[in-house]
Amino acid sequence: MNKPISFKKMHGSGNDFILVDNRSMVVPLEKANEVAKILCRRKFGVGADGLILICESEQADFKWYFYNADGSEAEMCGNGGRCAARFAFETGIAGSELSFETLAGIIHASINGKRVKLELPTPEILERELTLDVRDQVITGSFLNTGVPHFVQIVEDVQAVPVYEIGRLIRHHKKFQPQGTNCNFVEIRKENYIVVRTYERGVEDETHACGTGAVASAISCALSMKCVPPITVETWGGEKLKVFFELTQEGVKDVFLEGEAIIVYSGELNGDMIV
Ligand SMILES: N[C@H](CCC[C@H](N)C(=O)O)C(=O)O
Repeated sequence: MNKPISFKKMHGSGNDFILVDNRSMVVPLEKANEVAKILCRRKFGVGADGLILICESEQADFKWYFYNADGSEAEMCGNGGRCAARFAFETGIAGSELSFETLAGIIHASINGKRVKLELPTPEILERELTLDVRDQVITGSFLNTGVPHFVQIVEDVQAVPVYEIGRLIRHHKKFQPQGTNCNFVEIRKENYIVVRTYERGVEDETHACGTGAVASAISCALSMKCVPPITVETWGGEKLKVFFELTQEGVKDVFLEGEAIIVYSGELNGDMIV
């Protein structure tokens, strides 16, 4: 019998994750993709949108490895990053002002109780007016990278969007291959308040929230001159995120995502589940 593995189940606005202090490599990195699929599977595993492994770092307080529920590794995750920061603080791995290594670069975060303010890498605005043929309709939106790729469409009524059906088609659209994209549908309520629904690559479904998607959506609304930062993002799970950034002639800078990162429970996993 393999020894049990301690983990914490956390969420950021309903985007939920399994976090493991992996500094002793209790989950071998070469097995992590498979372990993520097993642990994130609803009903059969713990169930989550992603797995986060916290490891030693030479350059920052810790290094993280982030895996989507389908086992794919992603460069960045805004909600997961907020959870990882709070996890590291609560387990004594880092102080309330911390940094961690990701495939998207070194990320800084500030902890204030349950709230975490996370600095995101400088976004890339890849296409501001992109038109896609999706089944029997023409969809226009913007395409950005906020650590991971995001397509953003501004709509009149976000409640009415068949997010799974349309999001899946856009995620797999030939325009975005081979890496694919996350897909966000945004309704602008006020110049500093939007509602966002996201179909997430690697979860292959709508999630209750997507941090990098909230940032991409907020920036897209500001680029369309319909919003001004800071922007409150109402997520599908009902919680609110705050997005801070500055639009300049050269692009976007000083990007932060703030919200609660909740520890739901600490658990112990049967080590035999990851053989
Ligand atoms: N599924 C995303 C990564 C997680 C993004 C999301 N959970 C967030 O909070 O930013 C991708 O593969 O691009």
